[in-house]
Amino acid sequence: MTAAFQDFYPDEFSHCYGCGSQNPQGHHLKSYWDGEETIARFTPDAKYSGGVPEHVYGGMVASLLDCHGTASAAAFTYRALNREMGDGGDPVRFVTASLKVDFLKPTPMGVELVVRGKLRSIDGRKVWVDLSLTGNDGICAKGEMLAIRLRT
Ligand SMILES: CCCCCCCC(=O)SCCNC(=O)CCNC(=O)[C@H](O)C(C)(C)COP(=O)(O)OP(=O)(O)OC[C@H]1O[C@@H](n2cnc3c(N)ncnc32)[C@H](O)[C@@H]1OP(=O)(O)O
Repeated sequence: MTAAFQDFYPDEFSHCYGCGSQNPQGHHLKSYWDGEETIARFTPDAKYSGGVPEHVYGGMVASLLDCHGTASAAAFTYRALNREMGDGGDPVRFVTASLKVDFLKPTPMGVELVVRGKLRSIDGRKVWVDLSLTGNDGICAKGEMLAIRLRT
């Protein structure tokens, strides 16, 4: 089975509530390549409801974009450097500096959500990623992220 980007995070940096393997209560989001883009799939539990039980709350939507965005920034950077994740070199790690979310329509509960990331640009330690989250009836939210590579 293909490893997810987050599977290569060192354990000491894997406590993120959204995507850290070392956080037992977390969501354990997993991100992968899909051609030139990145993809993650996630079905929120019913407790993450918004104003009505049929919709996902906005914080969850932002959280999925957040974690998929930073993982994607790392993946895009590895690829730009002609490196493989887990190659034994300095780990490439990113945090979110800025995340803008546009909520286009309610995100449906009870279906698998698909999060996509597309590289906009890389400028030194700064990586801009365009994000989208799709439910069963089109795009529910779009995101724009600026991720910053941590100094090693
Ligand atoms: C490893 C796995 C982690 C999983 C992460 C999951 C996703 C997350 O939730 S991350 C948690 C939320 N994010 C954070 O807590 C980050 C908090 N912020 C910070 O730590 C710092 O501000 C940090 C690291 C982003 C930048 O600090 P620092 O490394 O000193 O860089 P700094 O020199 O200030 O900025 C670098 C560049 O980015 C730009 N920049 C920084 N922040 C912003 C911003 N909010 N908007 C626009 N530009 C910005 C700076 O202007 C600078 O640009 P330039 O190089 O052109 O001058």
